Amino acid sequence: MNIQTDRTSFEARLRKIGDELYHDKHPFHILLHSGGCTIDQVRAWVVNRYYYQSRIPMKDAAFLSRVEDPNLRRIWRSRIEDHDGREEGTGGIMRWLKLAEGVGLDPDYVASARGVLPATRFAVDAYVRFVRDMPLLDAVAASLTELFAPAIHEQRIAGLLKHYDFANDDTIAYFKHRLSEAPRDVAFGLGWVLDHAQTAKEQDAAANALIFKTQVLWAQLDALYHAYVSPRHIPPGAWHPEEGLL
Ligand SMILES: O=C(O)c1cc(C(=O)O)c2c(n1)C(=O)C(=O)c1cc(C(=O)O)[nH]c1-2
Repeated sequence: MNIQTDRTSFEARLRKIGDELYHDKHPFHILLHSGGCTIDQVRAWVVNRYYYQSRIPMKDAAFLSRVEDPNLRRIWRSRIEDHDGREEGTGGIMRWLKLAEGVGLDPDYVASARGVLPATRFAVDAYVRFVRDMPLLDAVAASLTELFAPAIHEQRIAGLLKHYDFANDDTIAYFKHRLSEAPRDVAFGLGWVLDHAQTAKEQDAAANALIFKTQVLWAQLDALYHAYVSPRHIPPGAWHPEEGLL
């Protein structure tokens, strides 16, 4: 097999992982995007998903702290700026808190991360640790779930606007921004992984990292479904519908 064919088939292998395992197929997302969630279920999603958002720049900072190549650091650091903004009051985390406010949650409560489900915390923390501890190739490969994110963000924007009163330009701004941020990040990340996974062993490691990441995402939605949709077992200490409201 020549190198180009191998590169093409390796990319196809990564894309197939997304086709089969990405969380767009999770029943919670199907409920959310089709208008089937109650406002409390949307609030539970916003509270928990905030934890993921809040840890993304921390995992990118952990990644950067290990990179010796200034070019790679320069390119990667825009990810932190996307979430934290370049000045106060800007960036993805702030936009997520606008969504929180729009669904009737106190942004300070959401930002406190009190009430996050135990499984969400475990899954997200595992992602941060993975990126901190594993080889750089695995860490970059894990971010490639973003290959599949623009499609889910499109579905979400359309679904929220169609079905929920809280949805408007302000509350969905987070997802609108990701439509341009994620493709830029992932074009670089995919090229980097294709360039650096040269051996079969490295390709396996990258594919496994991507599978691990799909599991990080899936586990969060399983926990959400279990606690707030069915059988509605809210773990002790996790958010209750009357908590943290404006
Ligand atoms: O809404 C989603 O389904 C979704 C998924 C993902 C993903 O695939 O990891 C990310 C995001 N959103 C996102 O907004 C985001 O900033 C992000 C960063 C990363 C990453 O791994 O570096 N994934 C994701």
